[in-house]
Amino acid sequence: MLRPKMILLDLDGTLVDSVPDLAYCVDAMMARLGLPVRGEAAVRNWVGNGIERLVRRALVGQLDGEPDELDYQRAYPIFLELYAENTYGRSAVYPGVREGIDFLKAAGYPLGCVTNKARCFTEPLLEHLGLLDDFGILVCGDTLPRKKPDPLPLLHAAGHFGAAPEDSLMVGDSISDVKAARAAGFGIICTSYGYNHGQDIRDSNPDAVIDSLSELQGLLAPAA
Ligand SMILES: O=C(O)COP(=O)(O)O
Ligand SMILES: [Mg+2]
Repeated sequence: MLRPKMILLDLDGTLVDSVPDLAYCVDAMMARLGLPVRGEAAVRNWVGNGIERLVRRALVGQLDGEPDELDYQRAYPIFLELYAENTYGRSAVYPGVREGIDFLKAAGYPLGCVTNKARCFTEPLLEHLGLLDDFGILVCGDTLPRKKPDPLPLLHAAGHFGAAPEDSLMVGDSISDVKAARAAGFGIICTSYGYNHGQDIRDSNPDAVIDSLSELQGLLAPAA
């Protein structure tokens, strides 16, 4: 049984299936620019490194590579405008999330949410889904100078709770969460159902892989 002092949860692909809104906005942006739409399956593989990267990936039509800078400068404000109006209407909390969070809170764990999504979208999304009040700290993609896979957001949250890295656990869905957790000296548990750029998250060797946050009950002892 793991016995951390505090736990951080990723947002997209861990708590919330946000791709339907993100894909809607990507395709509406592409249509407005007179460019080909990309579809939800493609967008699913492009989420996890913040909205700037998502827009760049949409423009080039693949995970890697850089679009023409002028195209990006035209596209990015359009995406921001669209996502501000379509932040949560099509998104849903994954099954087992409420149960998992309720278990963690009842077990006495301080909780934080660490996401690469910008704060202006993170807060309304969590609020709408009834999750905002569950977290003692929210570290978003634009809170600090560097985002995941850099360890800084995780270490910042650990400092907030006064927890040592070796007493800290990250729960996420992507290789960025695994890399950030390993670099920070945290434990890392991953969801099998999230977004990991089309790769099996097991290939990144997290400490455990779960199919639902409700499974945390079998892995974690009450907080120390
Ligand atoms: O890519 C994003 O915008 C957010 O992704 P994350 O919540 O999984 O960090
Ligand atoms: Mg994620």
